[in-house]
Amino acid sequence: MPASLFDCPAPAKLNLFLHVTGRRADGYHLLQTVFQLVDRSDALDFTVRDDGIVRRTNDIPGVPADTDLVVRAARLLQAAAGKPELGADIAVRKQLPMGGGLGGGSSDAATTLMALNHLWQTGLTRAQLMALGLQLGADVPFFVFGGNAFAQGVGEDLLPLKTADCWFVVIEPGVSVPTAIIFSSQELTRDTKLVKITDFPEAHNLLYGDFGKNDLEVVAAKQFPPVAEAIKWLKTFGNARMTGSGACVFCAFEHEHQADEVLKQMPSKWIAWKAKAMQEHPLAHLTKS
Ligand SMILES: C[C@](O)(CO)[C@H](O)COP(=O)(O)OP(=O)(O)OC[C@H]1O[C@@H](n2ccc(N)nc2=O)[C@H](O)[C@@H]1O
Ligand SMILES: Nc1ncnc2c1ncn2[C@@H]1O[C@H](COP(=O)(O)OP(=O)(O)OP(=O)(O)O)[C@@H](O)[C@H]1O
Repeated sequence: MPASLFDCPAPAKLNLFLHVTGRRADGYHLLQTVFQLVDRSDALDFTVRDDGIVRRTNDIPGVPADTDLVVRAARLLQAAAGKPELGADIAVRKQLPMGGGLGGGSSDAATTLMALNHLWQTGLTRAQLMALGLQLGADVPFFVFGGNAFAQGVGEDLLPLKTADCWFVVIEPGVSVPTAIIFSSQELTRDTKLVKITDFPEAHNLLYGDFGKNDLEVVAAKQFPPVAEAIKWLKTFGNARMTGSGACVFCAFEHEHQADEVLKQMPSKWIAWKAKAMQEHPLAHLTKS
């Protein structure tokens, strides 16, 4: 059995649009969204143990190890495989902000499921890992899915989608937005008209045209003024939007030099960076379909 995997990426996602189309009896919201992978990531190291202990080896301020989605993902896989003797030491190097709408915690969990399924040789299929992931969060199945997607349901019903190659500028407005607060807002509209995947055949239009919107944006922008300010600033350069439930906002550009130009003008109060669109999750090859 291979003993370790180092520097496993857990990439960020952007929601190119995000429509809230209804609400389930359990309070979860029905969505339609396009998930786009980008090449900015957390990084995780895994070393197998044979004593059943799952341990996070580093401190993450604000996230106790036992509640970390990474540790919970490993324990879920251990139980699903019926192999209590399998364990792991896991190091998590965060680069993605928490409560940023970039899916950082969800991506860490998905990377853990894929890496440990490989290292432990537990042999779960992609569909089985996605089902486990859904127990951890609505965004986890997408990261296990392995490529860009049109998502429906609460985000678990996924269709592959080829998106356009481009560069994104992403602004971190400096606030952490709790997803549950945005979804529970009285001001959230929950009746956006359903779209079909054939309504946006030109991936290009999703980036530079005016197709779709993020229904969570007005709510987050109102409750978190720095989000509104970042959107307003970035809109002067193109079709800027918020991702997920915020706080991060992004804008797409065809060429890297355009992204560099925007970053040069960025007010110093914000952390901002560029990232390239990716078509495939870098660990997709670890899992059998
Ligand atoms: C906003 C998105 O990031 C879009 O990709 C996701 O829908 C959120 O996914 P996530 O962060 O994995 O969220 P979860 O940890 O599953 O849910 C956090 C909380 O958000 C609310 N929630 C989340 C997803 C959803 N479809 N409807 C909801 O109402 C629920 O109150 C839930 O308790
Ligand atoms: N490994 C982890 N990394 C980050 N956050 C984690 C992790 N494990 C648990 N969490 C918890 O999850 C919360 C949300 O973090 P995350 O980075 O996933 O937010 P997000 O980018 O807004 O997610 P989404 O786009 O899915 O709404 C954090 O505030 C933290 O309490």
